[in-house]
Amino acid sequence: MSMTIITVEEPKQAGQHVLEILKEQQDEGKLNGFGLATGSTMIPVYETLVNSDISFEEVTAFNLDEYVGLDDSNKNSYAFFMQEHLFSKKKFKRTFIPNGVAENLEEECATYERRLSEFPLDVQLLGIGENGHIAFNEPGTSFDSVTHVETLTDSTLGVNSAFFGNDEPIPATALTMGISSILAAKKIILIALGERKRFALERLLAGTVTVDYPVTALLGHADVTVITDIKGLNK
Ligand SMILES: N[C@@H]1[C@@H](O)[C@H](O)[C@@H](COP(=O)(O)O)O[C@@H]1O
Repeated sequence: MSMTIITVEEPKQAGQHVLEILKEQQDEGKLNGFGLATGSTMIPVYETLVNSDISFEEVTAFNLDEYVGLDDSNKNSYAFFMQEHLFSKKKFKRTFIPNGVAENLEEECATYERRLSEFPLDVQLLGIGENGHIAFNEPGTSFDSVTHVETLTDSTLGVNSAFFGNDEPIPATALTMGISSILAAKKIILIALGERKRFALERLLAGTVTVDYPVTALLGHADVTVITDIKGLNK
């Protein structure tokens, strides 16, 4: 395991570090497959990428997850989020997001996983849930999991519903890349900003691997960079 921790003074500096890493990867020809995340943490990161000269025209992107039942015209969907914050502003070669309105969700997951193996991820961007989830892999999810349908916990429903507009109820299930699909990425960049992420990040830094905190699966990965603005972390 190799984990690099970058501590930033201001949350907006996180995007600058991501940009530098991506450029380095690209110079070495190692940004063909790029895994993308959603959530409020990623908004300024994508803004930095959009305002830079980096090109994604040769990049195939995969998003981590999507709510079941929301299509790309729904403002609360991750497909809409990606269009709004990145895809409408930077051209990619291909972009994939799990289809939350697929007729057969199991089949959708299997297809997604197959596509991932066709276009292996060089870099995976990751946020973190307050309960230690990564993508939508909730506590208890097997580290061997691949793309699947996940039932969201009350904690996640509570936190994420605050971001839901239009008084729409938050779906109780989501499609998500599994933990093993995430760990297959050659390089992982985890961004944890704000005090509300302290508990989850400290579970990772504590160094004990447990399915109770899915983020601790990263302890088994060879190349993880953590970008955080949280000071005085207990390890
Ligand atoms: N499925 C996403 C996660 O991939 C993301 O890491 C998390 C954090 O979101 P935020 O950046 O808004 O804190 O939100 C959702 O649950």
